[in-house]
Amino acid sequence: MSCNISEHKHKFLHELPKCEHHVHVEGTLSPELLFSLAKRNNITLPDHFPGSVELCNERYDNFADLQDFLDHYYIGMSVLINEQDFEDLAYEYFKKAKSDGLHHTEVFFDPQGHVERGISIETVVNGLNKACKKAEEELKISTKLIMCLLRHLPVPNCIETIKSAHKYYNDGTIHGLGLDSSEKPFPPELFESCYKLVKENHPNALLTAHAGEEADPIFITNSLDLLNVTRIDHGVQSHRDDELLKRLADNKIMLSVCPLSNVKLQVVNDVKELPIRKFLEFNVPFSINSDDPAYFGGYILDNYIAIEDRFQLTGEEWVKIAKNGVYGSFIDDKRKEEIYNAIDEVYNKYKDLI
Ligand code: HPA
Ligand SMILES: [Zn+2]
Repeated sequence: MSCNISEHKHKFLHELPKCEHHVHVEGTLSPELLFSLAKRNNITLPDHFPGSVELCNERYDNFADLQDFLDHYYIGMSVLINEQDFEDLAYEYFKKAKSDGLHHTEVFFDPQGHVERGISIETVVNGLNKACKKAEEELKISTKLIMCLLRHLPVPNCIETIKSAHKYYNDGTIHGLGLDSSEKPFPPELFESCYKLVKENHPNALLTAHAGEEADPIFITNSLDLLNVTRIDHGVQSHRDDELLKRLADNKIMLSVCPLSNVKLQVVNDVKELPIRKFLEFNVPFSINSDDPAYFGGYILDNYIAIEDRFQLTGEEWVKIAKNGVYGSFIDDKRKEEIYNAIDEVYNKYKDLI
């Protein structure tokens, strides 16, 4: 806990009901689980990969940028082989996030990162879905799976991936489409046909895309115009374009912001450089998320605390952020109402103390 935050404010932030919209399940693979799965599955990691938990943690403090992280991340996920591995991975994340005050989460996964290594999409989705069901029953959190396309792979490969996932959109196992991996060399316009294919076949699917993490605000505008997304992942570069900020606010396009990720991948030098005040001033809805918590030094609560530590938000501002996260979630009105009420309850408990 940061020394700048009072004990009551810390407790308030801990208990504040949270919705997470930007977490890659492969990015929840802790070094401990990584090495234990490597052993269980007889996987030999390449020589240049850090050989111990300690060396991994050292490496995670020194990512030069997004690409440097991704080069490591794709090797890390190579230890995931069986359905049980995917279930264990996701369930560990659900338990940890629940203990941080999470009520709802929308989880990204990268099927191509596994299919490329000979693991079937069935293995991946069945394992993740088992963890989702168990989390809903045992932890009482709501969950949605969002399949991401790897933008560094050829479009025909992305189209094949979508076709192989049709059945999971149809039976309600997969709820949305996202776009991740190396941003700058692979602009959103390359993926128009992919988003069109999902929209035509699954009109109710949530469409989102990473945009404006490292690249210019035009990547955000083009994601909205050409991919028809209704949410933007990261989107922090939008602060450079006031017209875009107005558009995001007017259309209630939520940004899924990931503060500790932005520091670890050197998008900013410090959380205090993030345009949080500008987003609040322009009424741009945003949620606060962990991205790849096992790699970036913090789960959802750590990200909330990092923002509080740098910006000292009021209780009302926190309630607004939490409620915007509920509003922007891919859940029905009844579930939204439950979480809104839970937020009010926590606020009423702490409002005279924070
Ligand atoms: O922050 C990210 N950006 C792009 N791709 C990713 N894949 C995992 N995390 C990220
Ligand atoms: Zn991400």
